[in-house]
Amino acid sequence: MLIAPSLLSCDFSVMGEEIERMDKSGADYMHLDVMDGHFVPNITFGAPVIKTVRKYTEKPFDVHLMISEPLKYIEDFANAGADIITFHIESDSDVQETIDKIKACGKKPGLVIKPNTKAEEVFPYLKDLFMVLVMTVEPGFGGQSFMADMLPKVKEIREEANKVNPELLIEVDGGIGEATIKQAYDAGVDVCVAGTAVFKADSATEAINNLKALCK
Ligand SMILES: O=C(CO)[C@@H](O)[C@H](O)COP(=O)(O)O
Repeated sequence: MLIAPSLLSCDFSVMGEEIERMDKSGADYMHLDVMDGHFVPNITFGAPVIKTVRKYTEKPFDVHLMISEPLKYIEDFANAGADIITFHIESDSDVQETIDKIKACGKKPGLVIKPNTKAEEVFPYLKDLFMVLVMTVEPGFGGQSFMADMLPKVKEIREEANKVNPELLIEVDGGIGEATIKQAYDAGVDVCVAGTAVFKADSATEAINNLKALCK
């Protein structure tokens, strides 16, 4: 299981140091939540901030765009240093065009589905994707409860991906902690985003190790 700490729960006044801390604590990816106050009811940061903190780690930047028109901003996020760019199927941009744009920028595309979106919606795009992110909370805020009823979607996507793109990674985001990660692992999840569970722990290293140890 790969662990991607969600910077949404970090101390933004020292975001670079927080990224360094996660790097040293054994994080696999840095998960950066971009929110526009329109697609979701919260605002975080954009490409200029990501560019500023890129130098604090060599680990992949997993940039989750919770914005209405992702296609318009793909180049900005690519130039800022994103490695994986995930965007919502529910956004206003054309899905195939956005995937193609991410690839044309030399980055790895991921498609995200909100809790009310069915797994089968991503099937037509699976062969072109690096990752599918299944939200296990309504996007917008950290610290919410894990929606275990999203896990059947992980199984459906895994089964379909095995036919067309067995390398596809499935990520879940929201409410991941010691009480929930094993369920995600058993459902076939490859990457878990964790905000509260890692950033609010006394030791991020211990928190990440404990989460990984539960996945067997
Ligand atoms: O994208 C989101 C929320 O929209 C997540 O990345 C949360 O930030 C995860 O936080 P926890 O549920 O782990 O506290």
